Amino acid sequence: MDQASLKYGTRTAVSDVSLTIETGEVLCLLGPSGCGKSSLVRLALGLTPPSSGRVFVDEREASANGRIIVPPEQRGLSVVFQDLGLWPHLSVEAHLRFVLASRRIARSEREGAIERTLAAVELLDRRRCYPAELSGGERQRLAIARALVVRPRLVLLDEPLSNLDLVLRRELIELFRRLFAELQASVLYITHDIREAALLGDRVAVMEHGRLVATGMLSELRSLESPIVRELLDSPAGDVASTAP
Ligand SMILES: Nc1ncnc2c1ncn2[C@@H]1O[C@H](COP(=O)(O)OP(=O)(O)OP(=O)(O)O)[C@@H](O)[C@H]1O
Repeated sequence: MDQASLKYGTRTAVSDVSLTIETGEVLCLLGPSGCGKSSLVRLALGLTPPSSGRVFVDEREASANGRIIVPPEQRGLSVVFQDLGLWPHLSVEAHLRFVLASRRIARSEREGAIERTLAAVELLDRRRCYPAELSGGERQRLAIARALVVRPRLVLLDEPLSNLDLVLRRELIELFRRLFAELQASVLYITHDIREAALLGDRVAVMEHGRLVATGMLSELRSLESPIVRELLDSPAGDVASTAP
């Protein structure tokens, strides 16, 4: 993303952001509510074009200056939104089958991909269940399975744990750590929780009022004087952090 900005009318949600996610890295985007994190996700996905600036996918210009060049379905990206967006009328395995078919993955490869992905998120024995029959953690695992089954180049997770209780968050953070380590893909993980960023991110980018104010390893950010970075770093260390090895 190169000098990308996004305005809603006169309100600037993303302001002049330049950011690159390296292959295989987990980049955590951290910032307070309303700072523009979800808007940045919309830009990356191609749901909305930047008002100015450019967005690249695999070094190819994907949108620029108010124009979408590569539509969302051709970007090779997957997303998990906070509200998951599961389909109530589809079983667990049907969720995966549906996205594989819509991405035109060969029929011969589909069942193997479903099997492998459900095994990775420990949902094999729930494959015939519908979302209403799943626990909160299982629903979350289905959402991540649906995102991963198509082997995306980049997975975007927009505050995936923010509605969950502490025990479930701990469990899922462990699962995410394992999945991210096995993934060939890059990950953009959006959160307003520094503890999640510390546990999951190879690198952290901090956003405030639509701007990127710092990018680097968490240890590097600790030496910065930026008030918002200080505020995030000084937020009370919660129990989630105690799951760190
Ligand atoms: N469709 C919209 N129309 C007008 N303003 C919007 C729209 N979507 C977001 N905004 C505004 O843009 C700014 C950034 O919003 P955004 O949702 O990207 O922030 P966020 O960091 O993801 O917030 P949160 O953590 O609360 O989800 C906010 O001031 C918000 O009110």
